[in-house]
Amino acid sequence: MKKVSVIGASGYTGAQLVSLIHQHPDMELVHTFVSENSQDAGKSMAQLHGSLAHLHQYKVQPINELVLKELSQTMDLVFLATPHEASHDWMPVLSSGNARVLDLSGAFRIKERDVFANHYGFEHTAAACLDQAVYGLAEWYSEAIAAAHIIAVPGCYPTASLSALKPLADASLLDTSVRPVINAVSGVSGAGRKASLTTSFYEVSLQAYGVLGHRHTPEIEAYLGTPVVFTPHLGNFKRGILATITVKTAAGTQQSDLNAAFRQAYGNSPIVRLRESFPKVDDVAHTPFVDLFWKLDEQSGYAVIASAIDNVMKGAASQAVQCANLLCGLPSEKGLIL
Ligand SMILES: NC(=O)C1=CN([C@@H]2O[C@H](COP(=O)(O)OP(=O)(O)OC[C@H]3O[C@@H](n4cnc5c(N)ncnc54)[C@H](OP(=O)(O)O)[C@@H]3O)[C@@H](O)[C@H]2O)C=CC1
Ligand SMILES: CC(=O)N[C@@H](CCC(=O)OP(=O)(O)O)C(=O)O
Repeated sequence: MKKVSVIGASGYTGAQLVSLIHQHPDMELVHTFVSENSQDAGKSMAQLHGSLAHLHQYKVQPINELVLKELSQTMDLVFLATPHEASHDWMPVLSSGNARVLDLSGAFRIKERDVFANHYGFEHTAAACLDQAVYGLAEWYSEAIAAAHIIAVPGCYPTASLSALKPLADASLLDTSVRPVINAVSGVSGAGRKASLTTSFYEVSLQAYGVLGHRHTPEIEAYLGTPVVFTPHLGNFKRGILATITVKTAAGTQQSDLNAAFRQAYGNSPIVRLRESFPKVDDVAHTPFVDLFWKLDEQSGYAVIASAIDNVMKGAASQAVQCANLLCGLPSEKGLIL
């Protein structure tokens, strides 16, 4: 049994991790943490989340540098489900021992440090950890993930977008002179558990945000290798992301080429479901799956691809567990699909 701790366990992705690790056959959840001065310190997961009302045994404890050091030496795996800056600050100590660290924040996803000043609002000073970190897009970097000490689990929109676009880029089916256009709608859980006016029930209504400046644009571009136009939207539902992506395909591309590219990329990936019609958000809500469907207009060369995920699962927690499985030499879907 691998010994596991979750930091940031009271949040949406942290609670999802607790639930997944609790039911994982090869993992034992030893500790759960919140911040040092958290109002929730001492509460059980059962008290914090109604859906975990059966999990009285896990009590969230306050984290500090001494505890982090101890975790780095005593745990096999530590998940950081914390804000970007907290992950950034904790990583050097946490990754200094044998424990392998899986960070769900954006703090270690991109190698260029100026992206953090421009898009995240802080200076990145943990250069050695950034160099070491491996991007945890499980279907695409499984070998590097298996050998890594630090995993930067991808963002939710990048997971939906890259899962749809990488098979075409890999097969050289994109006309890269025309930027892929990604329009994606997320449920409100994407914004985290803290109360805010923009995510309150009365205020939320389908709306674009972060237009031409969202921090996921450089993340998508870094791992696709080509620029994109990305527009996120907040939707009035709880869980899930639907990304509808328009691309110009390389001259002469046929529908059968697209079909072959997706089959080639995901033929052996149980987490990715190649659909026969356009997926709905509810098809994937609360599941670890990525659902994909696509259609090409052979006359114009434009194709539309739809990618649906649950933002808290494949967009964060279940993808982190996929990476943890790979680190442990297990099939990436272990404990996630019945
Ligand atoms: N929600 C989503 O769909 C996705 C989120 N992510 C990323 O995952 C991370 C967690 O997101 P999410 O679960 O939504 O966030 P939440 O706001 O729901 O939860 C954040 C958690 O971190 C704790 N926390 C806050 N500050 C610190 C600190 N300094 N040290 C330790 N713990 C701290 C909070 O508890 P307390 O404040 O009480 O200490 C809480 O447990 C973020 O980086 C987010 O960007 C990534 C992909 C998708
Ligand atoms: C609806 C909503 O607000 N979504 C979040 C994305 C959450 C996520 O995946 O991302 P990070 O780990 O990169 O923060 C946002 O747009 O900031």
